[in-house]
Amino acid sequence: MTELTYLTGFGNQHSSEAHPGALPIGRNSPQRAPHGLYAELLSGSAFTAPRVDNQRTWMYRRQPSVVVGGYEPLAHPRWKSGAAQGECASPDPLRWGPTPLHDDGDFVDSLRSYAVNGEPGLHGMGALAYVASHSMGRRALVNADAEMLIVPQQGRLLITTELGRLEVAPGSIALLPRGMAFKVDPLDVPARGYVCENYGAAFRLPELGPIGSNGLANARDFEAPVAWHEQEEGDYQIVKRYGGRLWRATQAHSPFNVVAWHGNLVPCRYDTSRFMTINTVSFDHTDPSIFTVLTSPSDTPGWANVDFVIFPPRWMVAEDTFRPPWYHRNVMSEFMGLVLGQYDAKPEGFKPGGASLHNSYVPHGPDTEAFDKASNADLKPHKLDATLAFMFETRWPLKPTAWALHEAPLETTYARCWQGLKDEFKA
Ligand SMILES: O=C(O)Cc1cc(O)ccc1O
Ligand SMILES: [Fe+2]
Repeated sequence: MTELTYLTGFGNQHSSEAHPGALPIGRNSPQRAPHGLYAELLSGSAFTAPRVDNQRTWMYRRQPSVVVGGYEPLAHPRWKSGAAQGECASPDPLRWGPTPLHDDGDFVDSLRSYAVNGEPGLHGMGALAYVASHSMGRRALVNADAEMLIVPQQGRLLITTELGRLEVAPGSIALLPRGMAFKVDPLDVPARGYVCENYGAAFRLPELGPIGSNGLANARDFEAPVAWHEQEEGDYQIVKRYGGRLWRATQAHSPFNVVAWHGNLVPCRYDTSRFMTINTVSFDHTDPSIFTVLTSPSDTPGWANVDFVIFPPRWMVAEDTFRPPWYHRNVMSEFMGLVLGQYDAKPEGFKPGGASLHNSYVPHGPDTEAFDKASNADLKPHKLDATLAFMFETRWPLKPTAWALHEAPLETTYARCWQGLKDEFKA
């Protein structure tokens, strides 16, 4: 495959054409679009949303998306959406070992939900895993319920979207707008990773407040694709997530038939090694919100529908400080995954490809071994290297799914990792 090219900047008004002159200039909907193309608008926000939140893209395509057959239900045993499809959550902390690398089909077939809240299309999120062993071939996914954030853990992905193609390797993430067709093909087999389905407001960069005008994830490091259209003819299966269920229809052409486009509703990728990590240079441990890459706000200021937070390689320099996370109980719910290496609160127990769920008000923190080590460590500057953990943090409790509780590699003895913490009080 030839090297792909990208357009840079988060939220920019981009434009791209795969064929010279395919993009109308000076108007969006000329009487006849250039080269016999059809103009089609995809809006990600209400027309009247404030400018800062307004997202839409104009596509100039060989056939519009209305040319599709009727939809029929498609069964999917393990992809769940919204609180109604979750199970009763016990107040125990939960942790899963790495998702087994069995052949579970292509990206869509292999999706399995760990935990869900809210309601698809309205608010809330789902945390999922995939193990993609096959390409999707002539099959595309349209998630009308959610924006999808893909976090590869092993294996590079080629993501084909209506606006073009993205190559995404572990350490990078991809963001796919709600309602836009795409397919995810493994470039290394099997490819494993995590997905956040965001049913709420689209992910955006967090405000920087006193940090100033630079830092954390910088807008210029987000990369959008350039226009690309599939040349081969023939049927395509469109798989649609709609109303918390899957549907399937066949059409006689590829949905990846957009020859030119312009707009700010775009898929993108981001390399987390570009994240400018901030933390203390004196003492104590900043709240993990300092590691927020992207946030989906809810209607209550500061209470995220979902935050995407990373724990990347960084220097630990705090003086007279217990450096790993403190023990805590939060109203917010924390779903975590590990892409690479070790996580400082659970250096041995939390494995790459595994996951944990510390739900609303569920106490957690460093395991006994991490506590003992950090309490006695020589506090010289220390680099946490070759590591990447992440968190999907959401304001509503998450409900684990039947798969997560009964089929997935759920650890039955997770809570024992804290049992060695003895009462050391000396009067
Ligand atoms: O629980 C976790 O491991 C994530 C986390 C990290 C941290 O440094 C502070 C709070 C928090 O929830
Ligand atoms: Fe936590």
